[in-house]
Amino acid sequence: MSTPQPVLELDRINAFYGASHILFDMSFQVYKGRTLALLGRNGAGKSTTMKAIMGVVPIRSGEIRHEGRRVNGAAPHVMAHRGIGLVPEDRQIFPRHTVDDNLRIAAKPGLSGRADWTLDNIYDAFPILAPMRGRNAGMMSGGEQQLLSMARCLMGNPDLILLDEPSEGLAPIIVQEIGRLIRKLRGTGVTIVIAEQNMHFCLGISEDAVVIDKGQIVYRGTIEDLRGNEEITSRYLAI
Ligand SMILES: Nc1ncnc2c1ncn2[C@@H]1O[C@H](COP(=O)(O)OP(=O)(O)OP(=O)(O)O)[C@@H](O)[C@H]1O
Repeated sequence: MSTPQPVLELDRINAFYGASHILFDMSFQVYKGRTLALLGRNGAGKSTTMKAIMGVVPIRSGEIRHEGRRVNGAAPHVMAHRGIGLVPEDRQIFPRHTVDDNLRIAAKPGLSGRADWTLDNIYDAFPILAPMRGRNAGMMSGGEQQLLSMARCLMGNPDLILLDEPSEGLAPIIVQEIGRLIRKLRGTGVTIVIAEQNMHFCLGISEDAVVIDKGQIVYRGTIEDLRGNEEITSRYLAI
């Protein structure tokens, strides 16, 4: 078997909000075509890690490499042009624009000119959104907005997708739908990082797992091994 290629490497990164030290020497790798679950309780530093990767939060030391190139300090739009798509925790849809417009605004070919995602196949993949095309996004439920935020990310044809707490606070039926979509995406060969508090949501949709606590890594390995590691799950994941 060939050695998997790291698409993304975090190498001893440290990040701060003002004087508050939030991420401590964090290192992990994300491999091409695989899905990694970034797990941890409320406030553990998951969103900060996602924002650091995307260039929204600066890192003070350490290195982030994408496809082998150092990308420290690259602005979010540069990271987007490198084929990375973030679905932020707060979704950031445009509430006064229609679903259609929210999607059209985000349309761009991927890195290699790949344009697999179009409005038509987005609506095929997201059947819940299809009847809402003309609706203002601000008039949708939280779950529908989460789906729209994921769909909008895909319109940029990313190769690496960062999903920040996609299941948080949503009805079970939408959580199931999001799980189904992630499984479908995995089949297309994209690389995915999912920040989640809920390990159970990530079982069956990710291979790799990193657990963080107070901005430090406390576990790195497969999610199956994590599942059987009661010490880590009970101590850091409230399971
Ligand atoms: N803008 C900010 N300014 C100062 N501190 C912040 C800011 N955003 C987050 N923090 C702090 O950084 C730490 C990590 O927060 P982060 O949002 O990354 O955690 P998380 O694991 O994503 O948790 P959650 O599930 O609550 O989003 C927390 O202690 C939080 O209070």
